[in-house]
Amino acid sequence: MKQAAAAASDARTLVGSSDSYIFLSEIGRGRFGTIHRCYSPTRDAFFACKVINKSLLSDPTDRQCLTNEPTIMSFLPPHPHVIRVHDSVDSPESLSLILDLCLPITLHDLIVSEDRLPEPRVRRFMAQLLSSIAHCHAYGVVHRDIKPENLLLVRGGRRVREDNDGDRDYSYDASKVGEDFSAEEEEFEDYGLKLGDFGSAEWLGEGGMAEGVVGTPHYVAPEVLRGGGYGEKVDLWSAGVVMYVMLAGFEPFRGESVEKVFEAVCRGNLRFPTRVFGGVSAEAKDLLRKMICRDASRRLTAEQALRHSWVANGGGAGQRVVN
Ligand SMILES: Nc1ncnc2c1ncn2[C@@H]1O[C@H](COP(=O)(O)OP(=O)(O)OP(=O)(O)O)[C@@H](O)[C@H]1O
Repeated sequence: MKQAAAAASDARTLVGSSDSYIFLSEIGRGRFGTIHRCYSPTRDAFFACKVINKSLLSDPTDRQCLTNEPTIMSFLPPHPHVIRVHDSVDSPESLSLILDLCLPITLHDLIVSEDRLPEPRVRRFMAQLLSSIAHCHAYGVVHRDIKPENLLLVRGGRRVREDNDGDRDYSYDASKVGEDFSAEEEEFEDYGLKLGDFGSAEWLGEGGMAEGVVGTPHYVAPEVLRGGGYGEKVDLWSAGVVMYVMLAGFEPFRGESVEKVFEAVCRGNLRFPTRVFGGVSAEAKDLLRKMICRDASRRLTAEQALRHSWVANGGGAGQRVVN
């Protein structure tokens, strides 16, 4: 690791509040800035540095997103499936955030490349997503923009060898997602995911309500579109839509224009075409109905969804994997 960083020693260095970081290659671009891979010599570790160019933030909503993201992310205690802000540097021109380094692909890229995902894999991703949402809600934070583009992928969790009797017997440790592997461990065969982009998030506290039409058309909950106050359950609706998209390869509520999509969302008429859902279990469809439920008071909470039999009997963190 150190040689790679030394080779780039003439590269730009960012001095943060707790460390300094050497900029390496660019790994992505958003509307307001760039993401670089960077290296901390003191910690001998790689991070992602998101540099937001303040001159590109023309309207008040964009400026609000800029302040929201670091404030809310720094407030949340670390969680294995939530992108963590390790450091930040604010200047009149830009805001730089030092984040967990993920792979430069999102769940959206994975769904596009694989068309749709097999049910056991969807179950594993949903266990991770629901546990990240439960964590945010436990601290009074509603994300408001859960969608595959905001779910970054990391190398799989690791499988820790549990016995030495020659059997391949492992336990899946979700807390180790994205870390390096030691000789006693083997890489889990799938990706892990991390929830990012807290630009639309809001701190509600206990039982508080949010307002305003925030989110992404295909994923937004009907109560957001109806106007008035809404609570943290909007994230469960969006997570249900993410689950549907992983299984089907398309969104449950569609239309030729944004207005038509909104109308379909408000009708909330959930269908399971046999062509794609014929092979999907009744339990998975039951969970989808309980998450993509128009009546927010009857919709499951993140904790209840984690305890649903489809998630709890096989896909959750701490799951035992036996080959
Ligand atoms: N922590 C990270 N680790 C690795 N790659 C990342 C990380 N954050 C972002 N990226 C990559 O950079 C791309 C751009 O991310 P960024 O958050 O700036 O923009 P965006 O959310 O895609 O767009 P916008 O900010 O315009 O809504 C992502 O699609 C991803 O490929």
